Amino acid sequence: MGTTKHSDASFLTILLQDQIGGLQVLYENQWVDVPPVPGALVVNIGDLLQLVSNDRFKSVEHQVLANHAGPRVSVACFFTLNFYPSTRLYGPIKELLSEDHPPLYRETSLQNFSAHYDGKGLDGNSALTRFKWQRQQ
Ligand SMILES: O=C(O)CCC(=O)C(=O)O
Ligand SMILES: [Fe+2]
Repeated sequence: MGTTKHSDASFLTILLQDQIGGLQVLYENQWVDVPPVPGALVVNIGDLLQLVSNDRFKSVEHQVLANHAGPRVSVACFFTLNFYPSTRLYGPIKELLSEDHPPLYRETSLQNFSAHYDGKGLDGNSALTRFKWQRQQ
């Protein structure tokens, strides 16, 4: 199964790919293959880590090409908490903010973030845009 271009809603995602491959990450505007390495895990930064780190960590855009080399199995483990009912708000970590580093995102509950992410679908646009402060230059 392939996927269109997206970044994950999680804080981190850990992936175990089989030997078929097909995962690509967008790096400097180029799609780069992530070759399967036996026994290796792929760790991807997700949108929520980008939000709480105020862009110090950037979520990685990736896609999976469905080729015809056979059935492909991958195991994805998404590190997030949105399945636990909580009204806790997540925003840029205060210690990372200063006059030179103002908050780039509004606070959001994880439920609200994932509802927006899921509602939007994998349309190629970042779910983070909705939570960005609009600043006047
Ligand atoms: O199948 C993969 O290797 C990645 C799948 C993926 O990007 C996802 O489930 O978010
Ligand atoms: Fe993904």
